[in-house]
Amino acid sequence: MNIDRRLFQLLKEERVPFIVSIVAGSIASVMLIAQAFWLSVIIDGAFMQKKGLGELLPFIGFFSLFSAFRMFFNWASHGEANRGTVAIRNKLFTRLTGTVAALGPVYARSVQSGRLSTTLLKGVEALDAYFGSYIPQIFFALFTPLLILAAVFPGDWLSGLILLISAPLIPLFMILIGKSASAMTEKQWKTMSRMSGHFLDVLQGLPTLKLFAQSKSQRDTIEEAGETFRQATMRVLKIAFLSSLTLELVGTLGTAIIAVSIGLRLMGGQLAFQHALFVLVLTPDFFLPLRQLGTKFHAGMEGVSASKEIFAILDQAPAPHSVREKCSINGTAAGKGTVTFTGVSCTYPGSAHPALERITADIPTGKTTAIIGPSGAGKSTLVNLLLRFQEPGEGSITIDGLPIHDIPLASWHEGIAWVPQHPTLFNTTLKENILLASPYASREKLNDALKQTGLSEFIASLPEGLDTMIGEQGARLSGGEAQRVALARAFIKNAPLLVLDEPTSHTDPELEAALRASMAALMKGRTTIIIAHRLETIRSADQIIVLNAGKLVRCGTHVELLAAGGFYSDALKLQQEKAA
Ligand SMILES: Nc1ncnc2c1ncn2[C@@H]1O[C@H](COP(=O)(O)OP(=O)(O)OP(=O)(O)O)[C@@H](O)[C@H]1O
Repeated sequence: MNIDRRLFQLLKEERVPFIVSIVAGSIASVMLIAQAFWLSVIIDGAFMQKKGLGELLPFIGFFSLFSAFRMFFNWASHGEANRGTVAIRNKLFTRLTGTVAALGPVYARSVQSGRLSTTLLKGVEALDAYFGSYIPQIFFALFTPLLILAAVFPGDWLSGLILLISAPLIPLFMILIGKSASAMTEKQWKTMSRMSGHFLDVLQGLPTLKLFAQSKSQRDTIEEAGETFRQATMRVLKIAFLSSLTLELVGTLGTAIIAVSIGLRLMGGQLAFQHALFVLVLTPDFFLPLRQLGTKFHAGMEGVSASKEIFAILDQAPAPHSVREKCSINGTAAGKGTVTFTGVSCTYPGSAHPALERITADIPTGKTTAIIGPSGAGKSTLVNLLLRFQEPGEGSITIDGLPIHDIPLASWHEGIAWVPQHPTLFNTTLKENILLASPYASREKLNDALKQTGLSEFIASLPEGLDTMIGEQGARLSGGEAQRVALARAFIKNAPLLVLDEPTSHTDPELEAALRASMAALMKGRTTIIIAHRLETIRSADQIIVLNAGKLVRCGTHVELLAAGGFYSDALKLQQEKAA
């Protein structure tokens, strides 16, 4: 009955609150029978046996007591189910974000961010109804009717028989209707996550789309996606309403048949009034949990559909590396030894060609290595491998002979400061953005970083200084200011290995010179790997790695490469001509 194996595994991990919820709900069902019994006794006493209030008072007391107990156990049952659901939700969210983090930025960039965030947030939330309502209801839909049957049968076997015959009709209809509902809910979920992914893409690319006069066509595409989603939702709702109608019908018909049969037997004197009333009061409650199962089934279905995307992400989690204890204690860290690439190849998932092929090179300690090559040569891929955002398909990367993958990822990253071309900035204050890597850095360290990157004057000109909110992706900063923030982060981190992607986008010579001066100060005394674009940077590097179409073409100093001729000297000549 639609219990996904892996969802059930999650349930098992958090079983205690759910067991408590089911036990409390079952006690509430027993209280329901006691409540019905005392209600029938009170009404029978008052109207058939004409008892006075004094005589009825103890029965009213029992009735009130069981009503209060029932309310309490129902409340406890819901509370515990919610507690279990929140625990599962937190666990799943942590696992998902952990997996996405382990898969790294290369994975995050390869999927639609809107779709990913829908799965991370809405998908996990959609499981609430599955765990909090649907799963406990499966148990109540079995237990409560059986309990009522056991209470009804001894005094009125005919009503018991009618209930017994009509009850299986509800699950039967549910299974029949549920089969098509499950396919439709899945389609509805997929349409929604595709739509949110597309919507976010359009929002992020709005300036580009406007510039290319494509905003109208994108609006049409969104409208189309919205219409598909509306239709899918309407189909799911239609099925849900049809299912509710059928279940109501079976419940109402069952209750009506029992009422008629009881009425006839009451008139014939074959049934005591009190027992007849007891059965009549209980009959709607016999069908209620079954009908509720039908309703909750549809709410839970969305969670099951969402879980498929959730598990698809979790399944991609990279296998944990066997981390040798000695590595973390022998002090090996990024930048504190020579990094050696040996026969490293790397192919992106879904790509037919390797982005890097059999790369063998050394990155010496304390020196600057420039990586150059045309667009698509594999420069970023090489850096991604070093940053361990990606795994090499073949070959090995070692530091002083030790595979870097044997070093705990967090320790490896601790030794690296990374300044990408387009730094990620968060919608918080300038100060928090700069102190990202070292939130408790001293005031002197911060001031020094601001001075080294030329941010001091800029910050002094802001009314709120370091507490200025910079907007999403640093929307309130210029490209140059954003790069200075990224450099300031690296100054504060003070890591032994520096990885830089030289900015290409600045034509302002003054700004360029200032940024280069900051970079030079940052590179001093550190092992530096720089994806270099400017002649000056390339020329001053201790070693230059030339990549082309994923292959290492040459490796050496500027003078050596010039003397060797070929790609490097051709490219250099071209740049010099351009500059002239
Ligand atoms: N996530 C990805 N999925 C599939 N292929 C990719 C991915 N990222 C890069 N590639 C491919 O790998 C190859 C190397 O890309 P890479 O980004 O490393 O080049 P690059 O030298 O840094 O280029 P650029 O200077 O333009 O940034 C290219 O052919 C590119 O199309």
